[in-house]
Amino acid sequence: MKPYNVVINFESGTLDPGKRIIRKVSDVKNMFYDTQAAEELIQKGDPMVYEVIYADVPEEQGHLGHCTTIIYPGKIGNEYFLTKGHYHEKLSTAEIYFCLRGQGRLIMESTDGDCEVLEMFPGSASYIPPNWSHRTMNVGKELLVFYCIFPADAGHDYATIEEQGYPKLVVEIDGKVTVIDNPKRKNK
Ligand SMILES: O=P(O)(O)OC[C@H]1O[C@](O)(CO)[C@@H](O)[C@@H]1O
Repeated sequence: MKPYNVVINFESGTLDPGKRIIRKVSDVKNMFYDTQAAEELIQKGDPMVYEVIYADVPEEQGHLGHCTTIIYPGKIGNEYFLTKGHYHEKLSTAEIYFCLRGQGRLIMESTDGDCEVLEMFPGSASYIPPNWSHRTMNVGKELLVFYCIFPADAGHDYATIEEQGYPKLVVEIDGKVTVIDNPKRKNK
């Protein structure tokens, strides 16, 4: 493999050349507290929630995977648009999120049950240690764009998050970004 460049547009979040995956409300509806409101939005056209654009890197040990993620502004009920959330299949692998545009929150939970929420803003570089799952929300009125770097063989464990959810939700109350306990959270 020869060295190569990809080009990232900080405003749009495009990464070129790259492979794009899109997530609509129907792809993440069960991640939201108010699944009925999610269903109604699906009936109204199933809008895009976020996109991920991956650079072409072999998913092999020693390589670094990298991508941009673009989360659209929006809410379902009073909960901000979010990503599915996952642990790395290879739990002993870390990740860095570098925010290029917008306002976000990064919720993480460790395999020990600790939960942290970090703010994301242009220039914030969030370090996600090994054994911490991660989900991101757009809490602003514009695109949230961030660049991610991770071991290319880390893998994605979505099932654990689909099963147990997160202990906290990030919602809008009286126009303010607010972190609340998740009433639906199953005790671990
Ligand atoms: O994979 P999810 O939970 O849908 O979240 C998307 C983001 O997370 C990543 O998997 C990296 O952690 C990227 O692919 C993307 O930034």
